Amino acid sequence: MDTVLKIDNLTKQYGRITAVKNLSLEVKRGNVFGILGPNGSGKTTTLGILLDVINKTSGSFSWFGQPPGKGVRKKIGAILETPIFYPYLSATKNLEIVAEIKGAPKENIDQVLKKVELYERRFDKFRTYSLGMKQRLSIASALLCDPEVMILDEPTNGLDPQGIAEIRELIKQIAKEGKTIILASHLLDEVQKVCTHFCVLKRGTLLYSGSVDEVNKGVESVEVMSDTPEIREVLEVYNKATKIVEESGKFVVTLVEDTHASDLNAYLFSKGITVSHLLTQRKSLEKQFLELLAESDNA
Ligand SMILES: Nc1ncnc2c1ncn2[C@@H]1O[C@H](COP(=O)(O)OP(=O)(O)OP(=O)(O)O)[C@@H](O)[C@H]1O
Repeated sequence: MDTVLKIDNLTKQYGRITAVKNLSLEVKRGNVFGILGPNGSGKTTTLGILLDVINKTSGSFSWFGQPPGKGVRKKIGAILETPIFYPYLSATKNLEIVAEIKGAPKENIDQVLKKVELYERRFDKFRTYSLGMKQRLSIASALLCDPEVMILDEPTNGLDPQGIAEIRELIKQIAKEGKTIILASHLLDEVQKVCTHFCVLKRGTLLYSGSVDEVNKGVESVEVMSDTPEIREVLEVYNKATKIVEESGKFVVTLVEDTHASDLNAYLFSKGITVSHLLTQRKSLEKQFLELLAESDNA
């Protein structure tokens, strides 16, 4: 798979504040890559550096295997902040102005408006749009040059649930068409629902980078109960269990990867133990994220 973005040891210092610290990452073509982190973790700073609007202190990055520069920038559509559209002009008129500034073909306007589902409202004034529609128009404007990569900073901030769902659907749709998407978010749920890959930043430091599927798969913990007292000894010798914790009569058994509650049940049954309670507790991305953040506090 092609590498679209490679970041090596990127650091940004604002006086005594280190906003980004020795960050190294790789984004492959077709990824929907989430940069996840709490407020102030360095997401916007990182995106700003990648877009050449913020100067790095040290380190390097390359787009499409090339050092940053004008030729590369054309392949990237970005929304770091809501672009300023003229409130008294229509979507079409606003995009005509954007196309003029960016040197994008005006023929693309109808097509991008259809993509973001604003075509029907294209002649209405921008000021009559809902927040979600305004955000969709921003995405349309970033799509005008038909970029290979889209960069979105907190794309659903401030939107209502319907607006959020629409933007997420749109992002997935754009990704399906083969574009690489890099988005910053402080919302786990967003990353889980939209991204294929993600990294976790905290105070500018990379805590994790990997695929969402891998994490979603995760390891399973199973809650198990039985009236047979021997269950404890039988569990202790189960070679697929990595951890056993007893909690008020229940055993919480953490299993090795690719082992499931059904395997545990079959094992116990083969040892003559019938269970009265069996519940899978998959470790959610949220739990893992919170653990990661907590671990880094203790480090
Ligand atoms: N221009 C600046 N001058 C000084 N410090 C800055 C500047 N911009 C950002 N910072 C600091 O750098 C750190 C990272 O900020 P950044 O905005 O990149 O984080 P973020 O993860 O995008 O957070 P948020 O989600 O709140 O925007 C913070 O401590 C912030 O206060």
